[in-house]
Amino acid sequence: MRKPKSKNKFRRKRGRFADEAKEIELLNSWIESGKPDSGWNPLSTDPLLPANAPVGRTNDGAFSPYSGCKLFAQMPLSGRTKDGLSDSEYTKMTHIQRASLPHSLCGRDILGAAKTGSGKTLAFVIPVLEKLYKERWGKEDGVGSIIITPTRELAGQIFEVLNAVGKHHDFSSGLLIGGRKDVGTEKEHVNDLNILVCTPGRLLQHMDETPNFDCSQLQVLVLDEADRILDVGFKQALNAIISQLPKHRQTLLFSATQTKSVQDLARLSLKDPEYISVHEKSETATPSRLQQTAIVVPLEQKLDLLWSFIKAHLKSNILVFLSTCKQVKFVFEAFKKLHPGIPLKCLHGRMKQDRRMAIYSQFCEQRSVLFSTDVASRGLDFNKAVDWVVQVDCPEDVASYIHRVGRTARYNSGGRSVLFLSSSEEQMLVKLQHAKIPIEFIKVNTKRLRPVSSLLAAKLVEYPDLQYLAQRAFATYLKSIHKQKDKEIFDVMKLPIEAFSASLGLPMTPKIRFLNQKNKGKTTLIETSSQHVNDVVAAISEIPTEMAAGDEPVAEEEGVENDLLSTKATQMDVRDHEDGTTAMPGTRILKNKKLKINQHRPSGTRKVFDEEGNALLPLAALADSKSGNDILQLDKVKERFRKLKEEKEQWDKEDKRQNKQRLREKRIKEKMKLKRAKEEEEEISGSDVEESVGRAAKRSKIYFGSDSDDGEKETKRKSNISIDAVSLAEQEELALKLLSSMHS
Ligand SMILES: Nc1ncnc2c1ncn2[C@@H]1O[C@H](COP(=O)(O)OP(=O)(O)OP(=O)(O)O)[C@@H](O)[C@H]1O
Repeated sequence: MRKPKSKNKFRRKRGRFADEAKEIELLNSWIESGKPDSGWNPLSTDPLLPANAPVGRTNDGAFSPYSGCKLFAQMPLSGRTKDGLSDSEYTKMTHIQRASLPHSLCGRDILGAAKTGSGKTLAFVIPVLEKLYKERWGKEDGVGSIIITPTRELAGQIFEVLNAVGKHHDFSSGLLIGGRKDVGTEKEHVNDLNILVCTPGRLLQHMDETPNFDCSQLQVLVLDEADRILDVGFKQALNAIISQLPKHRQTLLFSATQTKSVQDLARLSLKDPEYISVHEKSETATPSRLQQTAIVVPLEQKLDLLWSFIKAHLKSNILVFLSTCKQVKFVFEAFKKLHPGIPLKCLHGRMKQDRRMAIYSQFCEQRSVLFSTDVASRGLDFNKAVDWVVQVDCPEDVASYIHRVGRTARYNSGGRSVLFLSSSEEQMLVKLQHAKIPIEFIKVNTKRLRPVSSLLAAKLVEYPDLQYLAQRAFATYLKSIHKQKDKEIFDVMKLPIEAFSASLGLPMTPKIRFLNQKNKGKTTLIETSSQHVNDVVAAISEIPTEMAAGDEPVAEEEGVENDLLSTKATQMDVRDHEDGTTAMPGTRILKNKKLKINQHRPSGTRKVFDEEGNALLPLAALADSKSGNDILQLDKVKERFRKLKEEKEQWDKEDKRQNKQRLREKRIKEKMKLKRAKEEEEEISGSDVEESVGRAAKRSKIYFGSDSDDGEKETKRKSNISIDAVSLAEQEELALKLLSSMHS
């Protein structure tokens, strides 16, 4: 936004300052005099006004500066902002811009809600620029506004809009997002920035780590996709951020699915916010030019349908949503190997930031299929390039659906979307229809469906890495379903696990490990095999395994193929189950993995029968087999336990003794080592030329001309010898010589 320096800058600036002051005064009085009543919406007067009614005239003949105001040029905006808007070819305001600007320009807090693609970005960028301009903000004033968004790509997009519209202003702006390596440089400059566009994590990082990072003068705080930012995922970070911001500020909240939670608003300390929902009375919650369809398709046919869909729409730009990064990776890599005839791309949160940004830009430019997680579901404006939004995996809730489909049909353009629902997810359709989403239910033409599983299976054999990806995709999908809050729609127990696994091309249903919080708060590792559907279901739904076994008879799974060890375990479990006990698989042996012992595995599952065919209780059976009679020899058992205890105590003592000894030896060794090192050091320093020369000089002074270059001790020793060696007579003679030389 900062202009290049020029020679005449100072003169021009002085002139401009004078003009600016006048302009600001004018703008302030315009805004003050036209301050709309709280709750007033200029759109409400439109139907009552004749088409040629002059701007400012209300239906009752009174005057309101915003009535009938449809162009940016008619608004109390600075010349610089107006220039920026017209340079970017923004002339006519959208509904949310018309409704919110009269309130936001006079400093009110805003809760803005409008459909996706309806221009909410400008609705907050403009008041930010105007507020700082009217405050005559400069570099030395530091951070004047912070715009927070949930994703890095969205932050980048907002940053671009801000720079385009604000290009005639002199503010400095910065994009602070995670995944960038230049955090050090950022720290050096962050205090010089006036407007920060950031993700919560990076902002907090600066607040925590950057010396003198100062937001105490903050004028405007913006939360884009406010409901998401206020969601649990960002709760801690946002609370920490808010606690460091001054309370006296303007706060603007925007989203297509706005929060009205009093608690959320209290966290932000909003002051009598204006709730502006321009499409509240609209018949639909989604853009009117969006054609929405839903298809009910078995989970195991979703990839077939997706493949068929892509093959049938090779000339379209398609955005495909899947639940997890691993699914995105797998479908992208697998389909790429099948060469669909259209470029494929993928976007997910585990990718490097540069790559993410590059993919985002490429998708805007080039016809392709982009597989993505929800990282692309909010706010992104793919340059109106998306023809189709395909939701292979069901969105977690209605809001998520609205944001995903909102990537198409933006501003004035049209778009289409299709939602794949498995039969267990059909309830989502009802919820969508309740939320005023006009969605048409269509059926799959099975004749045109191109099965892809066998092709995938072949590729998985060819590429072992792909097989690994498929397994991860399988596991993460099940986990994602398990984690969903809406259990009415997302029920992992209803999933056709084996068929789903096969649909990814996997030769065998992968084993899944989930941590199962079992009784008494202890964590037990359960190795599960999805061939054994009950096991999987029990483990991931964190319900006691006994219940799962009870709900669906394990015997039903007998015909399912399994790997050798797991199959054996399963069969044994079935046998146990048949005898009426609730024994369940506790431990399975995995190849190349440590054997984990499940402490909760019931013992005594082996049955022993007496001669008459009656099953014996486990201990009785033990007594029976060991002693040949049916009386438990308690005394002997106790005696045995006592002996074992004594032995154990002995072992413990011995262990302790050995440990002490080991430690002592270790300490001695270390001492010796230190001593040796010290000695070596002394030897080394003794051989250092400069030092020894200095020392030798000193010594020669003390010890009468010792010329030894050796170490100090050695020198001392030699010098003492030389003293002893010189006789008294010789010393007297030497002294006399010295005296006579002094007198001569
Ligand atoms: N006044 C306007 N005139 C012309 N185009 C506009 C105007 N305002 C916004 N747009 C364009 O409309 C598109 C959607 O705008 P924007 O991204 O701000 O929508 P949004 O409401 O924030 O969407 P989302 O809810 O998905 O975040 C963008 O391409 C933008 O350039």
